[in-house]
Amino acid sequence: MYRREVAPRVRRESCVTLIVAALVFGMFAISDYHFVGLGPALYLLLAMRLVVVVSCLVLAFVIGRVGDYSRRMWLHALPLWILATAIILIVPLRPESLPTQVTAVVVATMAFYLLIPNLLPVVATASLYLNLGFLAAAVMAADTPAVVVLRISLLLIMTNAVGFFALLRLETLQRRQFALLEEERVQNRQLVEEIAHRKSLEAQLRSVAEQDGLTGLDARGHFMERARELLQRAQFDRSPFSLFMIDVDHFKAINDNWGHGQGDSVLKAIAETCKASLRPQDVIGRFGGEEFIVALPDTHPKDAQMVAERLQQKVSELAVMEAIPDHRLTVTIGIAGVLDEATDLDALIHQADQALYAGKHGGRNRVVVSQEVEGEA
Ligand SMILES: Nc1nc2c(ncn2[C@@H]2O[C@H](COP(=O)(O)OP(=O)(O)OP(=O)(O)O)[C@@H](O)[C@H]2O)c(=O)[nH]1
Repeated sequence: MYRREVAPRVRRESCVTLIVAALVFGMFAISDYHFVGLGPALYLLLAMRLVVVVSCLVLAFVIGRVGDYSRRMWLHALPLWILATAIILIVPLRPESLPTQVTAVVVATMAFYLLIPNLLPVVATASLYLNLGFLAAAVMAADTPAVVVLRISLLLIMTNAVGFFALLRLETLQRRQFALLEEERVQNRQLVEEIAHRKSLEAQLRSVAEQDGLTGLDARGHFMERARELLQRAQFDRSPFSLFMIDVDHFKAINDNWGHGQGDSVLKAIAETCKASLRPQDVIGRFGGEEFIVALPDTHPKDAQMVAERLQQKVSELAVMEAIPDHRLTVTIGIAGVLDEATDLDALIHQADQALYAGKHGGRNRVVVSQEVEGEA
């Protein structure tokens, strides 16, 4: 994962490093001129530098495009080996400049370690090749005394040790940092999932608390909250407000004769009828077993009576009747309306309940308007 994450950065950095290295290597042509003057040796050196610069620039371009270092490590190793070979070749071509060459090898070795990121094995092998090759060239082509070779070797060993451990430490730190970041990412992902899970649980709980499981209508508590708000707004606006209670007649008989499953279907069908025949702004709730309650804002009790009668008619025509033949499905509805600003929801429900009770006693299958509302009229 770490390799995948840093791959684009490695590609970019390797590309830039190579371009800079190629240009710096090319610039040393000035020093060639200073050491060897005009002549075949200079032309040879210039030709070699040109080949190296062009190859490095081409490789920088290729690495920048397709230099995925976890799959094409050799592509990153190749320019280092070309540069190393060129530096080694300068010794036989310019043997008198050995002290300058030593400095160049030390700088190149450090540059390999510090500027080529995340490729410790590649860099270490290329450095080893550069250093051993340089020492061999110093012995064979520059006639260097043994004690000087020993001193150069010690210097190069030290350079390699410093470069190697610096890069090792850098890589370890980067990997640790990446591991911590990854851990944090995983925790954040888990946290996001946990929050989403809790939110969905909360929504489920809210829906369970607010909705009646069988009919999908507002549960009693939620209905009371919404109806209370509507009533307060109506009283504030001095607009009419009605409420009716609907009770299924002889519902026990349906349960007893056709089973509770059938009873449930009847309740669901009545709830659907209510939803379909009332306005969106009306609030419908399931008040108890086979009892429904409806709050009708902006509705005078006389209009509520018409709405209730229409609803009563629709219930009697319900298709569910086919499943319960010989049973006449009817409802009794008690209506209450706002009388004054002091009327509260509980008082309204009590009035509607009394009207409903009167309807039941009067023979059921009827719509009864509360006496208080009738008296007021
Ligand atoms: N299937 C079903 N039955 C329910 C549910 N809640 C309440 N009941 C039943 O509804 C019946 C109501 O019976 P009663 O209160 O005697 O009323 P009724 O038979 O409708 O008679 P009246 O209201 O006087 O016309 C009871 O048998 C309850 O068990 C429910 O969710 N599903």
